[in-house]
Amino acid sequence: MTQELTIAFIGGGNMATALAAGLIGKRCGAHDVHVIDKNPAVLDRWAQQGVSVAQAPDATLAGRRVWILAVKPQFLKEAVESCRPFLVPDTLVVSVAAGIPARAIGAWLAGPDGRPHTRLIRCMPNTPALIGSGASGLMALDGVTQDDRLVAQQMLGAVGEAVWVQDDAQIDAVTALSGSGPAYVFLFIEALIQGAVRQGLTDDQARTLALATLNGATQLAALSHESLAVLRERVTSKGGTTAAALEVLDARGFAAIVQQAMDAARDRAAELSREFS
Ligand SMILES: NC(=O)C1=CN([C@@H]2O[C@H](COP(=O)(O)OP(=O)(O)OC[C@H]3O[C@@H](n4cnc5c(N)ncnc54)[C@H](O)[C@@H]3O)[C@@H](O)[C@H]2O)C=CC1
Ligand SMILES: O=C(O)[C@@H]1CCC=N1
Repeated sequence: MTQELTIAFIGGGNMATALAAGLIGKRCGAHDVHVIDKNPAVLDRWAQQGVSVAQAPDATLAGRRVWILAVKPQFLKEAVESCRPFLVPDTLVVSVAAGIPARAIGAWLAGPDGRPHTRLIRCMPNTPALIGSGASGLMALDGVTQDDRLVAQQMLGAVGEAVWVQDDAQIDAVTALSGSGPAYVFLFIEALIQGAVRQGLTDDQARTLALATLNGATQLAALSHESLAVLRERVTSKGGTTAAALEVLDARGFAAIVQQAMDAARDRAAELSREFS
């Protein structure tokens, strides 16, 4: 465990909960975590885990090595400005907010001399971090040190895969892929279960088989040296059942629909940036 990793979450909702579940006990103790949230009910849940909590920023923030900004994009500016008085030059700020560019956040954290805070990483994690199976994209502003990168890599690596990218546009692409992606997958599983129930399986049977299929196919893809196309072809007998199913998906433009959905997510990230930064 990294002794010196002390963290403050600004916003203690779904994403902070998912990240903390993977971090506490692995990269830090509960006593190393401080959570600021406006909602007392949210704070009660955190306090039960032994972390320190507060409804507003205070001097505790100044002693935290890493701040994780985890409020909704529309509240980010207000939250960041309320924390700014407690920023010290060594603070590594990590934002997980969708859409809001790293430089905008750095500018909101500017000191009295007007210089932006550039020890800042923009990160796009996802909720499977809750069980250590997350996927995160990360990008760094130019003030981020090698040690900061290591700290971020260790934190996000503790909750799943962490991939460094170059710029905000790529973080928006990560948002459309893995940030929002779990929802696409859950929808797909829901559709599989509904389809199986329509054909006569019970809900329990369908759920067990659908989840095992997603899990098995994912594991096979991860462990196999074959391409996804080859693995798909191995399932698809000529003139068989899979070919019949894939013809329908193809005719309805399945791949194009998925890509249009991802474009909508990416475009919404750009809109969030225009609206809230
Ligand atoms: N939920 C997800 O799957 C993912 C979310 N994100 C990003 O994470 C951020 C948080 O999202 P969620 O955790 O889903 O939202 P959430 O609504 O569950 O949590 C946000 C928390 O922030 C608190 N809050 C609002 N204003 C505040 C302020 N000024 N100071 C302190 N706390 C304040 C709210 O009371 C709430 O508990 C968003 O920016 C989102 O784009 C990123 C990746 C995935
Ligand atoms: O839906 C959202 O805006 C957030 C960002 C990625 C996942 N949830």
